[in-house]
Amino acid sequence: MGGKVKREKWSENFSEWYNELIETAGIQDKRYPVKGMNIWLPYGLKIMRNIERFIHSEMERTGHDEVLFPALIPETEFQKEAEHIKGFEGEVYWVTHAGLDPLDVRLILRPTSETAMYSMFSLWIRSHADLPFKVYQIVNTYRYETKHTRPLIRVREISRFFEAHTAHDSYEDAERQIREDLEIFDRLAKFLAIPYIVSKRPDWDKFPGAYYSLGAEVMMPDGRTLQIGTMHNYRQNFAKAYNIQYETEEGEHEYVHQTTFGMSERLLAAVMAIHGDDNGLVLPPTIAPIQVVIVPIPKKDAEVDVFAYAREIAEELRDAGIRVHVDERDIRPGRKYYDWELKGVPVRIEVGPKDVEGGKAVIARRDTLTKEVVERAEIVEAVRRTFDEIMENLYNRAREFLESHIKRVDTIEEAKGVFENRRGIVEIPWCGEEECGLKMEEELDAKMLGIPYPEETAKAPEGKKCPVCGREAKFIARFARTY
Ligand SMILES: Nc1ncnc2c1ncn2[C@@H]1O[C@H](COS(=O)(=O)NC(=O)[C@@H](N)CS)[C@@H](O)[C@H]1O
Ligand SMILES: [Zn+2]
Repeated sequence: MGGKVKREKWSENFSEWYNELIETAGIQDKRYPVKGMNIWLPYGLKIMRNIERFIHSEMERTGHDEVLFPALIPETEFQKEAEHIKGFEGEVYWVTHAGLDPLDVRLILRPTSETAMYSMFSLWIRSHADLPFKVYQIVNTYRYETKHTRPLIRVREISRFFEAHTAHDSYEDAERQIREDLEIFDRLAKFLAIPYIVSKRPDWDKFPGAYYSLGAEVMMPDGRTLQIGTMHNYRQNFAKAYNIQYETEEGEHEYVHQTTFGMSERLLAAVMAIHGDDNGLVLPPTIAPIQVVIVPIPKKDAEVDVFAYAREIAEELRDAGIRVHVDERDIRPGRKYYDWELKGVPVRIEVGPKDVEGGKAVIARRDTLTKEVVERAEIVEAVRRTFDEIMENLYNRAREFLESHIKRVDTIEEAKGVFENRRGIVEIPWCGEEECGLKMEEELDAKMLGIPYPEETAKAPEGKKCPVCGREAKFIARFARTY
């Protein structure tokens, strides 16, 4: 990387730090000749695959079947749900020709797959015995984002778009699914050592076609929030538009209730941003392509063979299921440290002649940059313990940052003060009326994330007043500058 960006200075340099790291850590190459579409490089893709592997295992665990739909959707299908169209008409890419011939029915590249899937749901779902119906896919989707694009965060080809689509026999069972999605998301967040908050979006900002939307937000180093997951309850909106009915046990016909759950490569952006430091990536051991890198430190005219010693340790770690690499390049150890710290390898083991003689090894942690000497004989347990310590430290450090960036206020002035000096999330009383919510967005030049979820936690304390209209505040509303 260029000049080292000190962690504490991230708020001014975060964007520059992030854009440089995408390239220097080997995550993506941004030089592809289509704006907002980047190339996954081997190291970045390995990390993303490790994240996806966890998502696939969660889908397995919760009875979702993986499907794979075409990327092209006929305009006739896209047109069926009015609100959904309205929400996406400015964002879809059109395919209008094939070869030299104009298409009689224009096609869109999927921005998300409701309008691709739901005519098939209508054919597949016939009886209550088919419910709950739960499918998902991880595919590329396309959105003509007009705001500032940014690698992994706001792209026009969302190349690792996770979308789960479910159908249920009742609103209550759809609500159960939303709770299951939140549990899945919580296990994934723990796997990534990332704390988050869930807010119920205001009606003016819910997903097009949804009855309500939940957003999971993380706090980025510059005090802006990033939405890394969404869950939507569609009730019967799409079922009526796509005629998705099932025969009840009493022989009646009912429209299904539906939900969706979406995430993307933003998950990797959050890991990079939240855990990274001025030396580069800091990867949680759960998703690091290389969990341990061993650096042999040979000394001139030393009898012992540090390379053989290093390889033995590597073998033992590999046999214990740990992803390990021995760096035998003929360059200075310091250069090796720099390279692997930049790539966020969580644990480095250094072995010199003295360690061979004494049956020791030095374990260096990437998150705290501290070292400890351990017995060669206990290397597997020592590495596993270090992984646990790193996961706990990364999570606690990030939770402390998130919590210190959530401020409860009573007035617009106080809220403005928060955004002026270090941003973050503001929680402010709200009467629940749209015009007051929109007024506060305008006054604060910030987005309303919504109200805390579940709703029991969203109630305003007794006697609080809406700072816009002065009426009794029903809720606490959250505002933030967002990505
Ligand atoms: N332009 C984008 N670049 C990267 N990730 C994005 C982009 N747009 C949305 N996402 C991610 O994709 C997730 C799902 O997108 S969404 O619009 O909120 N929801 C849907 O599309 C629903 N059909 C659920 S799959 C979001 O939570 C966000 O994390
Ligand atoms: Zn009000």
